[in-house]
Amino acid sequence: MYIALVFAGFSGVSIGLGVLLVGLRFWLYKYVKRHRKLRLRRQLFKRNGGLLLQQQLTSREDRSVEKTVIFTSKEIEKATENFSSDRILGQGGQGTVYKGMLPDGRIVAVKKAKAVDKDQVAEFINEVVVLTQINHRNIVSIFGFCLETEVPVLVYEYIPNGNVFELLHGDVEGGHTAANWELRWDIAKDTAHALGYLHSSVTCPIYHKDVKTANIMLDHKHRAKLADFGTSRVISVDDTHLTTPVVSGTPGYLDPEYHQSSQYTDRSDVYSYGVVLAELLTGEEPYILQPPPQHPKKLAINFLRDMKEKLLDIIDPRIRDDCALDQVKVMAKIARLCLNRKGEKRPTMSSIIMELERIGSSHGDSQAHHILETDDDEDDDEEQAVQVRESFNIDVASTSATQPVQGRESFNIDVASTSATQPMFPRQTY
Ligand SMILES: Nc1ncnc2c1ncn2[C@@H]1O[C@H](COP(=O)(O)OP(=O)(O)OP(=O)(O)O)[C@@H](O)[C@H]1O
Repeated sequence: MYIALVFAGFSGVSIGLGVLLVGLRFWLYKYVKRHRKLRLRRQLFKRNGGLLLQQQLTSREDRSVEKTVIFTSKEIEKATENFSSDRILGQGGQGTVYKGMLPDGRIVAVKKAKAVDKDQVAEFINEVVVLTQINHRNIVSIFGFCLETEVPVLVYEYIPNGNVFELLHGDVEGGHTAANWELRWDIAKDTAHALGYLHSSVTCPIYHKDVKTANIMLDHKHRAKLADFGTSRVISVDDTHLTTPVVSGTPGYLDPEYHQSSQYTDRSDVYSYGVVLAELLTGEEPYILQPPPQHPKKLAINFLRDMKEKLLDIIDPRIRDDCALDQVKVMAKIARLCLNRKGEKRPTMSSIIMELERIGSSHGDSQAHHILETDDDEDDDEEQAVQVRESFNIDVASTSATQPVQGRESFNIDVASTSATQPMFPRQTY
């Protein structure tokens, strides 16, 4: 009896110990697994530039930063159903954009980088830093980001009506009727407001550096919102330009003066804006490659050549019979001024806004500074003729390099060797 009791006690203790050991092992396994996961997430966060980004954001005093959410990978996966292919909105140079839904019901656009490439990470981080400083109705908002995933992920407000490039040149359902004159005029005004704000209303001016219709999105009310700030730059107030040894931008929209001097100014954005206006007026694509030996077709050049003599002929046939001619003329003239060969002769965004607003309202402000009245036609005619000739030369130079100028490619060099301003993220920091 005594022996049986001792044996039972002994086995009870052994079982208890066994259970304890199994429990301990299970707990240890869970602990190590969680620890490894955490370490991996921390490594990814670091590799994706998270520490730098945190440093940049916390050093800023403005309260907008507080609204920027750092999402966990779980939240992002849930929002996009594990980056389901059904949710793809589109693909760009930087990565794939998915439609997602946050736990609070907000619909978002989730941009996932293509690969873990230092330059792309730099572009992503740059976009976060720039966009968190901005709050404007005509600029796409950023809600947050996630850097603990394999590749960096950015979360933006969802813009439901596509971009202006698709509207003008794509096979959009009802695109012909949707792209009416009123909408084009509003797009021109909204984009001007966005650029005017970037150039002069924020603490330090920001040059967008990739103004094009593909980067102008349309919200639920068809109001335009400027997007894609991967290559944009914050300029210190005392600087007038940004020197980039390698020219970056999109063919057809690229300022020829910047192409030659490598100095990017606010007027380089103005030039690209001029191309957008020409595109809105003519419905033509800004840059079309032709079979050799022909030069690529550049809208800016053709527009400058034709707008004075035969404006009505070059207007997009889809709007020709249904547009406000006074507005068309104003837009065409502004476009022409923006496309001036010399940056210093191009108008500022604020003067363009004034002009567009003046024409847009029924009671024009007679005191406003009218850029159109100061337009010296004769001087310009000669200049534009030179511009057309020279642009062809530039064309040859840029296309002989076989590839049109690639913004993304040159980004790293751009960042590393920007001399006029401190780069936001010097390359060696990655
Ligand atoms: N906030 C958004 N809401 C809805 N759709 C979006 C949003 N941002 C981007 N998209 C869509 O996702 C697609 C890819 O956009 P993205 O900005 O990555 O590339 P892109 O501007 O077309 O090209 P690139 O970055 O090379 O200039 C585009 O078709 C765009 O219309």
